[in-house]
Amino acid sequence: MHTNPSSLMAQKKKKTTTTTKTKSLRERFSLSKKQRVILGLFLLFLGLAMLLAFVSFLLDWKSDQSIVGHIENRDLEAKNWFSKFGVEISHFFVYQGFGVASFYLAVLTFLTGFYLFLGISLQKLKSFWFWGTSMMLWLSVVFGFLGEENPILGGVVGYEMNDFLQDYLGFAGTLFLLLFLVIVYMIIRLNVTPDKLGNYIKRTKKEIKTDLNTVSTTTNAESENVQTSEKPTEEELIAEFLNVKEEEKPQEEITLNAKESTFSEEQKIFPTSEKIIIKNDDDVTDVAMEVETVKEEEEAPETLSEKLVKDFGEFDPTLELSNYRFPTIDLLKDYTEGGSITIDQKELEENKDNIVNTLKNYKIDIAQIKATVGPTVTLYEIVPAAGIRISKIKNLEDDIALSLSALGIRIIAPIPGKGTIGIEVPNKKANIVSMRSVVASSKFQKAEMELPIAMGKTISNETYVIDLAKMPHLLMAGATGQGKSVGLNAILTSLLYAKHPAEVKFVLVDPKKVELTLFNKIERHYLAKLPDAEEAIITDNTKVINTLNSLCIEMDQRYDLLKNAMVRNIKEYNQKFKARKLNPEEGHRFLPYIVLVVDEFADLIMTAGKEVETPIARLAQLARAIGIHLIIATQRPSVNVITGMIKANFPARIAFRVTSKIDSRTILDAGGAEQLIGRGDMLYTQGNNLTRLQCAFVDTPEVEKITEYIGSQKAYPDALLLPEYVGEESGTGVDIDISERDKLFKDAAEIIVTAQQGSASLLQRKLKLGYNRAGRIIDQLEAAGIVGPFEGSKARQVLVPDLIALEELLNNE
Ligand SMILES: Nc1ncnc2c1ncn2[C@@H]1O[C@H](COP(=O)(O)OP(=O)(O)OP(=O)(O)O)[C@@H](O)[C@H]1O
Repeated sequence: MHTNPSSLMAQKKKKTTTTTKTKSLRERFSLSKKQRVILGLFLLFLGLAMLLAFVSFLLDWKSDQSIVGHIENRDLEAKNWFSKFGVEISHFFVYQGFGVASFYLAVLTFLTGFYLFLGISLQKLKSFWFWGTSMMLWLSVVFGFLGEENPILGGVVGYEMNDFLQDYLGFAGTLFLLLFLVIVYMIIRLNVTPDKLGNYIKRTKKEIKTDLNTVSTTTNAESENVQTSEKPTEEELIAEFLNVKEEEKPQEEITLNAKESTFSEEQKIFPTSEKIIIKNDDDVTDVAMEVETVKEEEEAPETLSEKLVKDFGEFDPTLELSNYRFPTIDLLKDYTEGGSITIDQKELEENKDNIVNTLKNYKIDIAQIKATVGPTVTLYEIVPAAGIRISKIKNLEDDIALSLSALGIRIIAPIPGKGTIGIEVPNKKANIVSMRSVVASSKFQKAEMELPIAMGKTISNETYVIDLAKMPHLLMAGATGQGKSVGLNAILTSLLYAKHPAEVKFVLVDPKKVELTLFNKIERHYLAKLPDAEEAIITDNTKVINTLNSLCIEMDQRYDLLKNAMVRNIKEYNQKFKARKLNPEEGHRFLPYIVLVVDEFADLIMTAGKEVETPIARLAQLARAIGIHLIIATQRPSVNVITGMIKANFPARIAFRVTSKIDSRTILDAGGAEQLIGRGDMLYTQGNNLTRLQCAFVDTPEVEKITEYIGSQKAYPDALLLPEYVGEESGTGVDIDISERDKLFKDAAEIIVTAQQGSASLLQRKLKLGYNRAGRIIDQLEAAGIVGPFEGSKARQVLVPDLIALEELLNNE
């Protein structure tokens, strides 16, 4: 059955308002325990006095009749045991009231006093009073009917009512009515029904029969038989007795009738501890059902996290270094003398004329031309006359460059979303975009980004801010001397200006050893390292593998934390942690972003080979959600360095000037980077559009100043320690388990056997392995009996003559 929830609610509401009303009334008229006892005692004695006074009145009512109405006359003496009071009250109730039936009234008063005195629930009294007064009325009418000549039996009420009934119903009618009422009473109060009566008669018949049978049996068996016949009867009698007892027993339970359901005061206070028994009066079988009301669970007024936040405020990750001061803007140098970009009007005119004339030579008319002056490049937007094919202009790129006698001309045909053709011409005098100008720009200052980076300025001189957290990894390439290192410094500087040491950590890999050394000063503020590493900045390529694998462990741990916190990314996780919804005792901690910067990635691939590719690929694929971001820079953007796997996971790419169109394609999937002019001129893509930017310039002294400023402040006791990674060099000597063999073991064995030369460097070259791993494989080969023992400077002896023998050997293992 469906119930409308709103109506249910309304009912509930109504119910609660009425209960509160009655409750308040009850509270107002409720008695204290002492008052109850005193009142109870009073009623007890009153009831008893009434009872005795009534008895006495029945005996002497005639002689006391003269006293009635003369209560003020103290000389008159009453025979009643309770004197004038007894006479008056008896006269009122017995004579003028209900006759002999008034005894009920005395009993009810006595009972009420008794209940009050003992503190028993008054609930049951209601039905006593109801049935008692009904019975009293009926009895007085019966007595009025039977003893018309004796007025004391029925009282005035009984006499008058009998008179009234007889006038209208006659003698028989009154008799029938009185009989009917007595039957109704028996059905309701005593549960006497026709089938019960039938059963009783049957049972009695049976009993009589058995009695008769018993009499007719032999005298020898008499005593036994009597016992056996008596036994069931006895049981039946007990059952009957119990049955009757149950009916008569004043019920302590609350009877729930269909019409009303009321609770006593005590029950109101503890409604849930009470068992309510529903008793259906009409039911023959008299089955009682217990309904146990369940206490509604209390809602906690506030959650623990809310309480913690209320008491301690939100978790503040920056608290440990609460006095940390961000580097100031004046640490950066202002390169723009004169303030803004100087526009050389003459140069602009010249370039315009050159473009128009060159195109004219190829019979291309221009309808309109517009120039936008950027820091290093000026963009000339042309609208060609109708009917000119765009590809024609695109093919004239070199010719236009020649006539403008300038390097780095890039033609964008058409400019996406603009419907014009763009010709980018480098300015004769390039303006430096200072880091200061981009960091001070409101775009950067007001950027609501997780990891904002002020990359530089666009061709229309607007500051270009990107969010590393959204990229999520960045690939950077460019020929030597074109501005890569400056670009990396610009990225790191931006983050230093935007993020507190608690919020971001760097893992720096710098094989050139000189580019990022300055950041050593902020090791205990911003850097992360392996627990056993002496220096945070990794300059040894062989150690990179451990760091990368350690980052993979960190990544897996972070994913577990995110899973346990039921959030999808680091931002939500940290928000939840700050709101104190995650318990630090369960391993939860504030997670800073980790930015891994690898300078000279090509060098790393060359020396460490495939071993770094796997963790890099894992991190690139998975680390975005847990706040580990990769920035990889390389000089040589060849396909074996920037593999398909890496490209697929690095949608954000920056290309500085490269030497060939092929390199440009490798990085950007498009040409254009070969036409850049260098010195921080770059192309940026995050998927589709290419944006030409002038990278912000930050010089080494500036970085030094910033790192010194930060480094001189109070720091954490140590750099952020990454999880420990047990590297492969922990392998031991000759006794190596087969299951612990390197994945490339079989490939290595084949190479060694084919070449018949047992050297680790051969494996390094052929399998692109690091020295350690190759050495370990050689150890494993020795353990397998494929190569001989170490022989100093000489290569090891190969013990297996050919591939077939190798196959056999490996199969027999
Ligand atoms: N954004 C820029 N604005 C102005 N000049 C720049 C900018 N970037 C680089 N330069 C100039 O180019 C020079 C070389 O830059 P950088 O050292 O960054 O090159 P690189 O690509 O890192 O070279 P390498 O790969 O050999 O280290 C700088 O010393 C500086 O003079």
